[in-house]
Amino acid sequence: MSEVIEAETDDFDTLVGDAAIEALARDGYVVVDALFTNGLVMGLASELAAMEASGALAVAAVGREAGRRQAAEIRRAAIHWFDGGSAAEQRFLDVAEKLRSAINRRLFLGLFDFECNFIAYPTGGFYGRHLDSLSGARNRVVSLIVYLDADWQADYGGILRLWKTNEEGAETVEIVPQAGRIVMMMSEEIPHEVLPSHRPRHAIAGWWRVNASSGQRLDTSR
Ligand SMILES: O=C(O)CCC(=O)C(=O)O
Ligand SMILES: [Fe+2]
Repeated sequence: MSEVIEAETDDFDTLVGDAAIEALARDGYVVVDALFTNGLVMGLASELAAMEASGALAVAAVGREAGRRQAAEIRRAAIHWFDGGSAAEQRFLDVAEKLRSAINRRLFLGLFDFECNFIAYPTGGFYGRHLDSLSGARNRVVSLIVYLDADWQADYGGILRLWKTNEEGAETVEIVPQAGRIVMMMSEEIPHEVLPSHRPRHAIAGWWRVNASSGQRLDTSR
């Protein structure tokens, strides 16, 4: 990995502002550690564990609207879309909102709203190579991934591999999904995959979107 930026908690204007967002603009992705407090990461992890235990997660699909399908050969994971209904979700959304305004302030992307889901990969779970922005619809612009598993070791698998560009032969970067680590990337530019995980693996993935509504057609989330 080229660079992991160590943030101080909630330090958006200095570290995240100047280093991480610049790296995101320059490289198309950035890895930031310690932006979220341990307490928040643990709160989100235990909320996801409770959802798993109560059967609240749904098998993850790929694609959107007409192209949407469950494709076990591409992705094996279960998800739950945020409803903002818990204190941990609210705190997460507050951090995401600060990031959104910091990114807009520096990169003028006009990020407009945010959608996100909890993801639980079972043992053997994975997500094949993909781009997060779907079929050229310029709606998902920046992706945010946050990892929730404490003490993750590289030999547990579940590595996030990303390609520095969407061109043939592009260099790859491998990111260990450590608790509290976040990855931001340009949704239309950075292909990525989750390698098979040898343990249950937990994350949150979210996307800042621009308002792609046109005419009478409302651009709904998901
Ligand atoms: O779990 C991860 O590391 C990445 C998830 C992802 O790429 C996605 O949900 O689009
Ligand atoms: Fe993705």
